[in-house]
Amino acid sequence: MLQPAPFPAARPRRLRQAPWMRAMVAETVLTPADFIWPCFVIDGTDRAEPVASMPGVERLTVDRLVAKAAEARALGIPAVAIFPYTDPAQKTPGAEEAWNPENLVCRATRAVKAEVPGIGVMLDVALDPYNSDGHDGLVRDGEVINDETLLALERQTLAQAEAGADILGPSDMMDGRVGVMRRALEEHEFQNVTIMTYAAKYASAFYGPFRDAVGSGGALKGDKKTYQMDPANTEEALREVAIDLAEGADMVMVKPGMPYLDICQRVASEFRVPTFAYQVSGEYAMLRAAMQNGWLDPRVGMMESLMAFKRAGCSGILTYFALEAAQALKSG
Ligand SMILES: NCC(=O)CCC(=O)O
Ligand SMILES: [Mg+2]
Repeated sequence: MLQPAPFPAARPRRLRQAPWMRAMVAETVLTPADFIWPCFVIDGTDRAEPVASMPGVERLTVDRLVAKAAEARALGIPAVAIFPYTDPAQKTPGAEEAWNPENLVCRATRAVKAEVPGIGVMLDVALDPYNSDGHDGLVRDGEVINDETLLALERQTLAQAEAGADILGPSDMMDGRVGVMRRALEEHEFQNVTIMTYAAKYASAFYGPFRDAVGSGGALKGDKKTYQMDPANTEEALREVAIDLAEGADMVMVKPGMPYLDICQRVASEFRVPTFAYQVSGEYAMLRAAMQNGWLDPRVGMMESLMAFKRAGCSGILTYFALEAAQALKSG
C-alpha cells in the first residue's frame, strides 16, 4: 500500500468536512436493492400477531403479507423470504407438511407471485418448521440422519418451485443438499429457480427469537451442533461454500451476520460470487432492545449495522429492518 504523506500534507479530515464531500468519497453505498425482507406468515385472514421477542415484527396472514410485499416492492426491495408459523398439530416426525402444496408458504408464495409482480420470493428448504423434533433434518434414534433427509428436502424443493418460489434457500446444513436440489430442479424444468445456499450457517444462540416467531423453539430437542457449524471455524466455512458452489448454488449466505463479518469478508473476497448475510433475529432483537431503551439511536444504529455488511463485501442482507431501512433511505 502507498505510504500516506505526513502531516500536514495529509489531513484526512479534509475529506470529512461536509456532507457533500463525505458523500462524494463514500466507498460503500446502501440501497433498498440490498435488502431481502424475511417475513412470517400465519393462517387466517386480515390478522397480525406481534412476535414478543422481536418488537416491530409481526406474523401476518397471507392477505396482509401480500399488502406488505407490495409496500416492499414500492420501496425498491427486490425480494421477500417467507417463513411459516406452523400449527404444532401439523408437525410430524416425517415433516410431511414440508411438501404439502397447500402448506402456508406455498399458498403465500402463490398469492405474492400473483398479486405483486416484480418481487422475488425466497423460501427456506429445511424441515424444522414441520418436524415435531424441531430439527432441520429427520431424526432417528436421536440422530439427525443426512441421506434420508435429502429425499425429504428434494420433495420440499419441488413443491416450493411448483408454487412459484424464485429463490430456494437450503438452510438445513445437510451434506449434499444443494446437489440434490439442483438435479431435481433441472429434471423438472425449473432451470431458472435460483439457489441461495445457507452455506456457512453457524450453530448460534442468535436464532432464539426466530424460533419464537415460527413456534419451533419449544419443539427442539437438543441442539443443532451436529449439522450447523462451530463458531470457532473459518476454514471450514470456506470449504462449505466451495462445496455448495460446486453442487450448483448461485448465491451463498453467511449466517448469522454481524458476529460473523469476518466470514462474510473472507467468503466475498475469496469466491467473488453474490454473497449475502443474514442479520438474524437475535441481532435484530439486541439492536431493537437497545433502541427501545434509548441506548442506541434507532436510525443511525440500524443503518450502520446494515452498511457494515456492504463494507465487508456482501451483495445484500436478509434483515428484519428491511422495510424501515428502505423507508429511511427513501426519506433521505
Ligand atoms: N432459516 C432461517 C432462520 O433460521 C432465521 C434465523 C433468525 O433470524 O434467527
Ligand atoms: Mg454444507
